Amino acid sequence: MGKHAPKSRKVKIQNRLSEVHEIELLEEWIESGKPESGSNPLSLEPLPHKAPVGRLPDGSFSRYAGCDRFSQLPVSKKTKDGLTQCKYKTMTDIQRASLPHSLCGRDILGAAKTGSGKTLAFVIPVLEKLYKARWGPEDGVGCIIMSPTRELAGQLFEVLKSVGKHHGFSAGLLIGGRKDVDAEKEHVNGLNILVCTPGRLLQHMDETPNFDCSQLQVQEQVLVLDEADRILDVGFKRDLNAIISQLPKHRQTLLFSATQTKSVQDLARLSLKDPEYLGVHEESDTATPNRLQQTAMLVPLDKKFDMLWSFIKAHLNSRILVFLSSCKQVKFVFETFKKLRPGIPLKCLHGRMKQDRRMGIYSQFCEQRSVLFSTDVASRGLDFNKAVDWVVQVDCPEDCAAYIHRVGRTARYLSGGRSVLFVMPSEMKILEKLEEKKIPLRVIKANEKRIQSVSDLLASLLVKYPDLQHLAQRAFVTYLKSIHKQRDKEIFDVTKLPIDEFSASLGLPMTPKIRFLKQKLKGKTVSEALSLIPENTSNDNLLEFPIKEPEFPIKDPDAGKSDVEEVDEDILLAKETQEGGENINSKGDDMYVNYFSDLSIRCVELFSFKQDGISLAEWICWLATRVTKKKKLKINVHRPVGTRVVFDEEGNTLPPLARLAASSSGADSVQLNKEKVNQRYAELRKNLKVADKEDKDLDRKRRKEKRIKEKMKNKRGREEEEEEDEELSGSDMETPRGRVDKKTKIYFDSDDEDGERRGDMAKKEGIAADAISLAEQEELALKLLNSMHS
Ligand SMILES: Nc1ncnc2c1ncn2[C@@H]1O[C@H](COP(=O)(O)OP(=O)(O)OP(=O)(O)O)[C@@H](O)[C@H]1O
Repeated sequence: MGKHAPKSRKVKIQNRLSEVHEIELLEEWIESGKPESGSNPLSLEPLPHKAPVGRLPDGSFSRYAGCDRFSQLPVSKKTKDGLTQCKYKTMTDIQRASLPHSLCGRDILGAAKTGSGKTLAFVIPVLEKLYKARWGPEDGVGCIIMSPTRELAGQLFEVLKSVGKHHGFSAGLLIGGRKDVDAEKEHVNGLNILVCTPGRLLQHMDETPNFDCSQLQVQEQVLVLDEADRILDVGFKRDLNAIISQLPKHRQTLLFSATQTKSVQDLARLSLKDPEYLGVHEESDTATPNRLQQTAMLVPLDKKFDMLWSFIKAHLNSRILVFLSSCKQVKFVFETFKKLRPGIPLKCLHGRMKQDRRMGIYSQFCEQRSVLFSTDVASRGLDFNKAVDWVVQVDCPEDCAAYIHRVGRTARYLSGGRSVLFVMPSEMKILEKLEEKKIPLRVIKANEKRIQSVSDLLASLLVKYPDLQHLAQRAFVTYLKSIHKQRDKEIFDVTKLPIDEFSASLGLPMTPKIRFLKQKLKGKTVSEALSLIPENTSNDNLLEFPIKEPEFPIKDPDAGKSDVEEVDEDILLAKETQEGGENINSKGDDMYVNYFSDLSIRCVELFSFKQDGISLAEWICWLATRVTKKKKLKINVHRPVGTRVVFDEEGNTLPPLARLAASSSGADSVQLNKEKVNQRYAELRKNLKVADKEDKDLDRKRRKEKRIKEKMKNKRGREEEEEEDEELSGSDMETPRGRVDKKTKIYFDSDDEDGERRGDMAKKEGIAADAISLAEQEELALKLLNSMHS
């Protein structure tokens, strides 16, 4: 870590001897004053500042458990020099409580409020452990420090570099999003301390030749998880399990977070040995820093941007960190507000930005007053130079832990800070939950007179910049999706949101379609589905779903009957309806057709209501197919265009040649001129062929266009959904690896493709019925021509 000038051999030997001597002394000192297992050194009186430190004249050692200065700890001169140069003198509570235990080599579960100095509480024991083990470059990896986000890993790395600058260890920052992974692979084996995100570490474990962390076992070195509860969370489960399986069980493990896990299962996964649980602020009245003033304001969804805009305009001399729920929300607010020029620099930070830019924005925000719009990527661990004045939570955090971490970006160490949470009427439950967690919130009312509306300005921006309109649509959908995906349904209920008003507040002229909500409606009963629709929502606001050919088998009462039978059935139904008969089907048709057009036309493929023993979906599908069948019946495939249908005495249709036959068999019939007939039919055949070719070409073109359109639509839908999922899931944190690749798809664009495959494709695209009926028609037309000819 530190850079040293070349030294003579003699100096080197002298240094080594004094190091060996210092290490022996430190080990004796540590051993002599070990705090009792399970005790909290915070309860001990601090040593007087002027009391002698280290080996005392009587051969004993000074007490280090309970001391409150770094200089009183049994740590190396190199570490002490680093701390002094960084101006760290007095320990914070978590440092006082944990360092005496961790320096003895014990496993630690440390929990303390945000901004209370947890980083030094693990950086110091890491440096000391390697120093006492006389770890050198040839020894490989001696310590792994893991963080859930790249920015936080970068920040930890900086602290490690500055405090450890007098040590000779090599340390490396291994985080995703950096292009130089190959260069990293060449050097990673020579590193002693790895500061990393789980994904990148696992990548090296999988891909880098000879990358081996098994040395950790030889001398029981250190594994650190910062923001441990987040790393142990489901999002990182797979990566972490894979990493742990490659690490030896014998090691020192240090876990720190402001919201610590106590789950026995989690701790078992990490094989902790009798860990010291040090929750230093557990007895405190509040779970958040005392110097933090926290407020909450009731803001309806459609007024959020007005409120945010007004807030920014009222605090132009502050450094404001604004949390929104998705990357698209962040982008939208950033891009539009930037164009509206509020009078303060604006910045944005989210997981889909390039890593270099992310780092750049982070440091710029540390330097100057500005507004930073961010997703939860900035919610944990980041220490913005202790100078964030306001944390504004525009979108509700997913739980109390997320709230604590977000507001913890201000009021760090000894500084003060303020926060405001926008709460929607449907989210009021969060206030109760926060109160239960000892979070003191004052609910305040905004001064209506000072609220400036921004929706009209947004609407005109959207007209001027079409790209922004698309962004607004995406922001709209991803926001609703984020609410829909939240686990705590007591707080988050997408159906209670004023969707149209929200869309208008983004400046959108029309409410976009929300595909993902289909899932929510699936399998609901009529009343359940209706209860999902907000009371103040008009029919036009209901979610629109296109009517498709049903994909599941339909219980059609007519199944298996031929076309002729269908005609009969159809006529029967029509007759009975006309006569006002008591036919259940016809009544049912009326009832459901009304229902269909009134309310649920959009849901034909979604609902599976059980009504009168048959599901409504089945009914609706059955109706839909009947309509299609009726349409098909209008085309009598046996009859050439322009001929009349002739019925016999019993009302049955006669084949086209029957009339000729009948007339020719009559006694006083006129003998037909065979040549003329042949000529006539040749002409007809020719015309038919031309018409047939034109039809085929037209049909082929139409099918091709339909296929392309469908493909584009599907592709766009998939991309958008993937994008939304990425934005919402762990992508803001380090992207968990092992995600399934997009499936390779085979498209058959050419009309010359093999028929079977084309048939398959056509079926998938819902045009099977058309394709088959056309083939049938062609075949029948040819048969007819042939029979006429003969
Ligand atoms: N003993 C100390 N003396 C002075 N400043 C300190 C001390 N310990 C930590 N700090 C400063 O306090 C700030 C917060 O420290 P740190 O980032 O370690 O907090 P944290 O508890 O890890 O916060 P979070 O829970 O948000 O990750 C940093 O700016 C750090 O430099």
